[in-house]
Amino acid sequence: KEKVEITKEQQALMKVIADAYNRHQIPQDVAKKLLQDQYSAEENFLLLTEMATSQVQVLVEFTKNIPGFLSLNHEDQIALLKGSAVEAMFLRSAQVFSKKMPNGHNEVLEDRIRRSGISEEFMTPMFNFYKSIGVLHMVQEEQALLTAITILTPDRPYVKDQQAVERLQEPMLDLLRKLCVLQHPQKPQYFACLLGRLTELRTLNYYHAEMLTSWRMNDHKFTPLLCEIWDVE
Ligand SMILES: O=C(NC1CCCCC1)[C@H]([C@@H]1CCCCO1)n1c(-c2ccc(Cl)cc2)nc2cc(F)c(Cl)cc21
Repeated sequence: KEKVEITKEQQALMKVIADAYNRHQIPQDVAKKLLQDQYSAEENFLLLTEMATSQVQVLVEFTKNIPGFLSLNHEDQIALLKGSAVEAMFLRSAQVFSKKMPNGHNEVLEDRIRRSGISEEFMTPMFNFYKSIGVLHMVQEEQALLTAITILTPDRPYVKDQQAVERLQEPMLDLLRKLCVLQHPQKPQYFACLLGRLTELRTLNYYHAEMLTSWRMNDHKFTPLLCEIWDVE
């Protein structure tokens, strides 16, 4: 039985990533707001665009704390952020969705989201992903590392120096693998399962622009930042 242990520098890396991730806690109040009131499709869309805009901003702050990120080629930094922002947003939404709430609240939240204005055809892939994240019961450190690994995906469009990105992603993958073995000793496939979720996340990438433009309302307005990050308008 291989003895897995976290090295000193891996402990330091974990602390940096976990602290940065905790600082980047997106306002949990999106769930609270949705539980408080039923909103119109227009109000829900506005809530989404506001939340997503602020999430991009905090994601940039989180990314700047990833060791080595700021030493990457500047165009590649932008390409990585642009390439991962939507996935990070769905990953964050899944984590918020999976939070255990007082009984009945999770069902109400799901119902509010189902009736928020999203077209029917996107419900299944989106909620399948949310539920597949939920059943993993990820700890904060795993969520933080998975977000960093998503950002440091070498084969994003327009990334020039892919090797440099791989060199940053590898230590994160190695650390996550060890963490999974230590946190979930009874689930040897847990690490592979986590990485499988990243593949599922990419499929949501393809849907997201249409999810937004098909929101049940007229005249979809986006913030300039979202126009940059999402393939809309
Ligand atoms: O605001 C959202 N997510 C933010 C984004 C930044 C990070 C924090 C969470 C949206 C909501 C959906 C209802 C209408 C208002 O927007 N949302 C989405 C979602 C995101 C993209 C698309 Cl295109 C469709 C739905 N899934 C969610 C799951 C959840 F549990 C909760 Cl609380 C909200 C969620």
